[in-house]
Formats: sequence, C-alpha cells, structure tokens
Amino acid sequence: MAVRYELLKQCKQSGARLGRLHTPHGVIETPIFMPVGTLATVKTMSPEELKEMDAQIILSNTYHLFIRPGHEIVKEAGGLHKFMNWDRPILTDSGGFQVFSLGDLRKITEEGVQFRSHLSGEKLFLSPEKAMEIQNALGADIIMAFDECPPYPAEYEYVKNSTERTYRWLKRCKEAHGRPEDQALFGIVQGGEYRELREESARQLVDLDLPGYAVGGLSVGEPHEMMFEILGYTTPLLPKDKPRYLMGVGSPEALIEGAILGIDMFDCVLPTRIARNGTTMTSEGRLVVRNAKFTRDFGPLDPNCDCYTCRNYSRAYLRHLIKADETFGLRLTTYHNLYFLLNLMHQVRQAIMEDRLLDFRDEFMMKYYGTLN
Ligand SMILES: N#Cc1ccc(CCNc2nc3cc4nc(N)[nH]c(=O)c4cc3[nH]2)cc1
Repeated sequence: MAVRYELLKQCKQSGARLGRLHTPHGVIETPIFMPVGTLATVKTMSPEELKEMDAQIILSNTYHLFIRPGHEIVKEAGGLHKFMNWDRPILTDSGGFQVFSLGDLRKITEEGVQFRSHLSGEKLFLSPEKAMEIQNALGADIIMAFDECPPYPAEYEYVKNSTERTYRWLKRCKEAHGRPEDQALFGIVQGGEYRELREESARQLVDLDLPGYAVGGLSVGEPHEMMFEILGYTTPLLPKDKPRYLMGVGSPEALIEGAILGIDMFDCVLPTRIARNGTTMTSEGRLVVRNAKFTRDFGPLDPNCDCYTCRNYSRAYLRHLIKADETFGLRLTTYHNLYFLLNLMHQVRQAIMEDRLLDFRDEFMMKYYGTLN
C-alpha cells in the first residue's frame, strides 16, 4: 500500500489524535506541518537545513512544475525526489487551486480548465487526467485530486454544481491514476459554507475508500470562526483510520485549533512568505524584525527558541540584512519561521500524548496573542 495511517492515540481532552503516516519515503509523525516548496524548493532552504529542523514532508505544486520546467523534465531526472535531492516524503497539490488563484482563467468545463500561463500567457489545459499524468511523472508519495476550489463567498447553486463536478473529476482521477501502488491519491472535500453540501461531499468521498482525505475550499477569505465551524461538522464524517489534511492553513492558532478538531496534516506558504519581508513568528507573537526599534537590539530574535538563527544572530543583525535586502537575511528568517511551526507541532504532539492539548492551547494563545482565543 502506498500510504498507511496508524492511529496511535486519541486525545482525551479534544478531537486531536497522535498518528504515524507510513509512506515509501519514510514515516511522518502527525499532526504535522508541511513546508511548501512550490517550485521544487522550499525557498532559500537546503534539504539539509530542512532535515536539521526535522521537516518530515514537504509540498510541491503540479501547476507550477507543469509550467516550469515541465513534468517531462522532472520525470527524465528520475522524479521530483531525485531532481530536488529530497529523499523524504513529498505531497503535490493538483493544480486546481493554483489555476483559480494564479493562472489567467479562461474557462471551466466538464472536461477541465482552460487557462493562460501566468508566466508566458500560453494557452494551457488541465483536467483530472492531465493532473494525474503530471503527478505520476513527478512521483510524489501523496497526490491530490484535481478539484475546483470555489471562491468565497459563492452562491449555493454555484457551489452545489462545482462540488458535484469535483466529485465526477475525483472519479476520473481515480480511474486515470497510473501508480496507485506507490502514490496515494487523496480526495478533497468541498461544499463551500453550506453544511448539506459539505456532508454530501464527505459521504461521497468516504464511499470511494481513499487512503486519505483533505478538507478543501477553506482559508480562502472566510471568517476564521466559519472555517472552524465547518471543520467541526466535516472532520467527524471522515474515517478515524485515515489521515485528514486541511489545505492552505498555517497560522499558529489555526494549526492548534485544527489539530483539536481532528486534523492531522497542514500546509501553508505563510511562514516562508512573511519571512521574506522580515516578519517572524516568535514565542511572544509576531515580530517585524525590519522595524526601527530593533536597530540596537543585540538579543536573539526569540529568547525562547533554540534554532540556528536564534542561537547565532541578533535582531539588529537580522534587521540590517533585511533592510539591505541581503539573501542571508531571508534565509535566517525563513529558517526560524519554519522551525517555529515545526516545533509548535512537536509541542502539539507532546500535548496530545499527555492529554492536555486544550491546556497547551490556552497557554500558547496567552503568550502568542495575549488573549485566550
Ligand atoms: N502568506 C500567505 C498566504 C497565502 C495564501 C493563503 C491561503 C491558502 N489557502 C488555501 N490553499 C489551498 C489549496 C487548495 N488546493 C486544492 N487542490 N483544493 C483546495 O480546495 C485548496 C484550498 C486552499 N486554500 C494563506 C496564507
């Protein structure tokens, strides 16, 4: 089997679980955060640095690699693991979300999606079959179904039609998947903000008995409370013995809340993207290190962090590098932000082990946001 989930422990205080996800490229301890490496690199990080911070799985993107350098090149290189020198697990997103959020969308039909490349303007086409061909060529351990992520807000009728088409597309993905023995195809629950559509989507996906289930169509501008409410009634419909993946979520609060609601996997560009403009996540909340007040602050970025950046460099030095647009500065803030989220998930796993995740959440929220919720 391509991927096997082992449920180790159900938290007594919440819906959180401790698990292990066995894949052809290694075991993943869940709940887990996945650094995003859209173009076959987690921007400014080397594979060795990612291993040093205990990144267990990274995400890459079908849409981007299809456009550049092209999935045939990656296939000729021996697949994505070889191409980027990463021998741990990889998950690829299917392109559905990226086409809607990046490409110049031309038309959605039953067949698939016509769009123009955001780079060359070239007319391109993605379909369930094409998305499977690309992901089979890239060789990720976990691949995502080709879906439509409806915009927020969207009318009931639109979301209903979109979610029904996404289900038909999922069946075509399953049909077209060329390597089910070593690449696990995850389905994606849609349904927008509409409970009956979410429940119907979850039921249909579970009937297909897939190796894992993602909750999509969230983190698209809806209020935080709405996301957690939707998770609250959707996650319990998904099998306990399969991994649940919440797509595109990466703030510290949302990772903890998502874990409490029974989510096992998260990804988001947030930590790496904000790092590149000098915004960092620290144990006392967000810290914009390019801010003038750090000009003569020779202390560590985060006094409670033992990462490479916090052990060796000061806020003053980081501010100087970021202001000077020095690449080393981006590397140091990126390293710290990823380390911060990966370490946060390590603490979440520890708290589940000790049945005290709700207490951990309250302690963390107090220190990070200065409030209890
Ligand atoms: N900085 C920054 C930053 C940039 C974007 C975001 C939102 C990411 N949200 C998001 N990614 C997604 C990917 C997705 N992929 C697929 N195939 N389907 C989804 O429904 C889907 C939904 C998503 N929602 C959050 C933070």
